[in-house]
Amino acid sequence: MAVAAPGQLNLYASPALGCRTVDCFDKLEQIGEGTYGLVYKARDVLTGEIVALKKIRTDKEKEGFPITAMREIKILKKLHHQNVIKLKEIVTSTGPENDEQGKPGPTDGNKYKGDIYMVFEYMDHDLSGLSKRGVRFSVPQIKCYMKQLLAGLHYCHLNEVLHRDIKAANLLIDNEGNLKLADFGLARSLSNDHQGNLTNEVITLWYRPPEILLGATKYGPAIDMWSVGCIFAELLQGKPIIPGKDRTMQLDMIFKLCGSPNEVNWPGVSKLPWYNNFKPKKPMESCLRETFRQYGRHAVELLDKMMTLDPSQRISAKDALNAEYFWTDPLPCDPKSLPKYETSHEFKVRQQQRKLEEATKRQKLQHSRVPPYQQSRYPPLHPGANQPIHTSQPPVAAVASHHYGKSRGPSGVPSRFNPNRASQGGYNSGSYPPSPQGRGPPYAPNGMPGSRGGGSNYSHNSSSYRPQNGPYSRGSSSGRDTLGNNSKSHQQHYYSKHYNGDMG
Ligand SMILES: Nc1ncnc2c1ncn2[C@@H]1O[C@H](COP(=O)(O)OP(=O)(O)OP(=O)(O)O)[C@@H](O)[C@H]1O
Repeated sequence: MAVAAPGQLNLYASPALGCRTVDCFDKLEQIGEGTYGLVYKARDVLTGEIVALKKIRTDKEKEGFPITAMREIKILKKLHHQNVIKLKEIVTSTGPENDEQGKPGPTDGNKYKGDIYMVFEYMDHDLSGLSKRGVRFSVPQIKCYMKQLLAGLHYCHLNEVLHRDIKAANLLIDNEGNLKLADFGLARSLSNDHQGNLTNEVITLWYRPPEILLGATKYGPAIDMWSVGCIFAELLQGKPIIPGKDRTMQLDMIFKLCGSPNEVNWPGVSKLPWYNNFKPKKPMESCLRETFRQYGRHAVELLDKMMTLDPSQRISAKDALNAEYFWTDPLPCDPKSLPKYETSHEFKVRQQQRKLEEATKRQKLQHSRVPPYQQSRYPPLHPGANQPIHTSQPPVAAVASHHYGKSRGPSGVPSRFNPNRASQGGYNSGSYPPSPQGRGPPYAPNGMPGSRGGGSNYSHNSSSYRPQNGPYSRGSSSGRDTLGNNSKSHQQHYYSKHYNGDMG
């Protein structure tokens, strides 16, 4: 039976969309637990190909197929890029499946509702899983991953798609060193919605930009770039940098790091719905440059541009790709030179951590009366953990030998990122498309806000970003904030993904 050609859904060829059943796959193990349900590693019984199966939960849906799943499928159908996860096909379950406990699956009266699965290319890790294993990356490796993340995101933005949930767990990595953007469940295509409000309930808390935290419902690609800044800083520091517990704490931490917003550094901020509730009592200066000084001038400059409070002044993905950081030594390494790690999905790492904690508790209980010198002989909890496998390279190499992505001209000057180059995206326009929302006047009432990026920012973003004077239509959502990746408050995320009101 034919399978989808690379980059294509098998919508028209046999098997057609939804034609094959999940029986065509052997489920090997669970690798993820998301809002929709579960993600499995599986093998195509016909081809032997390893894939990821993401089960779309329909049992909790009152109105049938979840709108967010529909949106994810629709968006992924139009995105074809080496740094965006490939949706290969959709399959259904043939009969009532047993649930995870082996009990018969959900039914709706006499009407059986089957499950629907999205079939993705399989990736060995997610970035969160790798970091939780304690993997640290060298500068060339960080540059390599960041370039891929920015290339994938630039492609999305060029196609008027906002991801709206960039976080470490949604960045998938394979053992060839490729990084792909995944989980488009919160993504939004702007082409059909030129002027409308967008939901404010987006982006996992730790990666959420200040404009969203302050209640903005008109926003653009800059929201994703804030999250990219958080990822960049996380890669440098080896841990999430703004791990707030709720909206108040998140904003507080942002202001302490990036300075407090005011009408001078962010024209219009005071008109955002929740500005008065959350504005700091006393002005704060940014200490971002100081905090990250050790990573070098170019890294700090780029990070500062990504983590600019005013979204209209925040750097775009395209301009970030042209930043000095990527074009000065040490250069990004070749993805293929990246070490291969033992499979690390956030879910699996958490599962292993839970097991270890339980074992430790059991051990403590069993040996609570053993003299202390005996207890100290217990082996370490993580023997050999966090080490890459099948590689002679250490996880943190000093300087990579490859000069990936650098095509030198006759003068030896590296060619900068060129969005027209097929290898960097396959799209055919170098200029950033105007956002459907961005055709009006700029946000700042007194004209264009000052640009730190030298005119390199999203013009359409600044245009589309308008102050919100409306009521707190959704109320303060601090109680629904997710606690980042670690403790998933699925309630809130589920709400976000399944919110089906006027704003999307
Ligand atoms: N194609 C894939 N290959 C390998 N692992 C994957 C793949 N897709 C998803 N996963 C794993 O499953 C996890 C959850 O997947 P995903 O984020 O797409 O689901 P979700 O229901 O939207 O989750 P969430 O509610 O956390 O946003 C990922 O963090 C990743 O570890």
